[in-house]
Amino acid sequence: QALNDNVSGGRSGALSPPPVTETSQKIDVNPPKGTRDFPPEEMRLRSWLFQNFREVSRLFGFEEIDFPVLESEALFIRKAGEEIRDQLYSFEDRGNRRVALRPELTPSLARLVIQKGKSAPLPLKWFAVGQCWRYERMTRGRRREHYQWNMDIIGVPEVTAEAELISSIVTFFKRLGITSSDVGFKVSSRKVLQEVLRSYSIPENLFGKVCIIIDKMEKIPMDEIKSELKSVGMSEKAIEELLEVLSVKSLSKLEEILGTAGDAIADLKQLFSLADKFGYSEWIQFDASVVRGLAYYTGIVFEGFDREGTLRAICGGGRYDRLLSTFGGDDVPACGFGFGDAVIVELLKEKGLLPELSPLVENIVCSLDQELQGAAATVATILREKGQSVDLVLENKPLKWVFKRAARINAGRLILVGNSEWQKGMVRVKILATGEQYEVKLDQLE
Ligand SMILES: OCc1cccc(Br)n1
Repeated sequence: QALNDNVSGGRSGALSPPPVTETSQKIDVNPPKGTRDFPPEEMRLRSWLFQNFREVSRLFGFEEIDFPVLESEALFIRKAGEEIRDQLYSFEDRGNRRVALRPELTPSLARLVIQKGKSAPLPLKWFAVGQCWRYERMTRGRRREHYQWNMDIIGVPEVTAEAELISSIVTFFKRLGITSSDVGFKVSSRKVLQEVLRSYSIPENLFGKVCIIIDKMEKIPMDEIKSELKSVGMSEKAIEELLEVLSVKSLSKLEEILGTAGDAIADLKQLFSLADKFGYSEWIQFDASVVRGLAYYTGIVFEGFDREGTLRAICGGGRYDRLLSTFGGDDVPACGFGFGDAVIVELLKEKGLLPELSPLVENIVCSLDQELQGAAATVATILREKGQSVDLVLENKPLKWVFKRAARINAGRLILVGNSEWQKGMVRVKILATGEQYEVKLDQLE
């Protein structure tokens, strides 16, 4: 109960309870716009999803990390015109600091890697599951928060790192019963863009901006894309060639256009070869139009999509070799992905793959009269110390009520503490699935 410092009477230091109004104005019991509550049923699904995130991370030898949901705003201020910047949930705190609710996890990870420095020997394989925020005008009724699973490999320049990350997501999909007929990964490399821009001597510092504009293809009309590209200084010819390259869907065609000199082709060829070795070739396809909407990607980028094309991207990631150095850290190669908790649930619903998750408690314990309430507590404690879950009935309730509650919480056994049994140091056990019941000595209850 927060101490109320604007007390009636006005004497400093004297505290009196806040005046109780006659008719309290009912508060809005819904969560803030764009956010969700997780009552038990929804929480069981979320916990199941997160348990799968964590199990796959464990299978791949990743260590879990976490950081504050509140970060310095400076971590997310990039000048490439990203949507994530426009929707930053930021404010000035009481210490006049500019802070923000994180819109993604990667900058926090980069901050932590730099902070740890040599005390965290490379390579690092870290994962996190955390809530991310954006302040979006509710016109589109979209969410303002979601939970993201992130896996990142820090300190590995080779494409084996990206191949490993995609393998972890394939493993996750397979665990949930999702197949390569349901989803796929569009894979490309920002080095493709870079090589085209270089051939038109577009300055490097415009690279991020161009990527963000390209990422808006399919979301805004093509002539707007072209005018935005013109506004950052690209010629008509450069724009035409860039858009032609971005329409390429095969590596061999791309090789014809770019030649074999640059890294883009080599990286992508290596990735597809590794995909074969990992056993997920049928899950990935080259698609030059994939750039992703974050400015800091520098190499391979990928995104998971549903083949029916009804949903937004399921997940996405890529290489970001420059991010740490832009925060003043050493030049450390890095790659990672983000996997949101919302689109995947829509996909599972569509595929009929949502799990049946009912509440489960092994025992419900109740006393049959008031003076045995203490005895019931003793029985509950004995069972709990044996590692058994117990719902202890905390009030004197009729048996009909107890049976109803037992069914609702899906209890396995009903333990009845009654006078005649208790006098003999016994309790009555009823197996609720079969109806079988028996008396048992307390010290033999298990
Ligand atoms: O995927 C972008 C994003 C970031 C924060 C919150 C939400 Br909802 N969505």
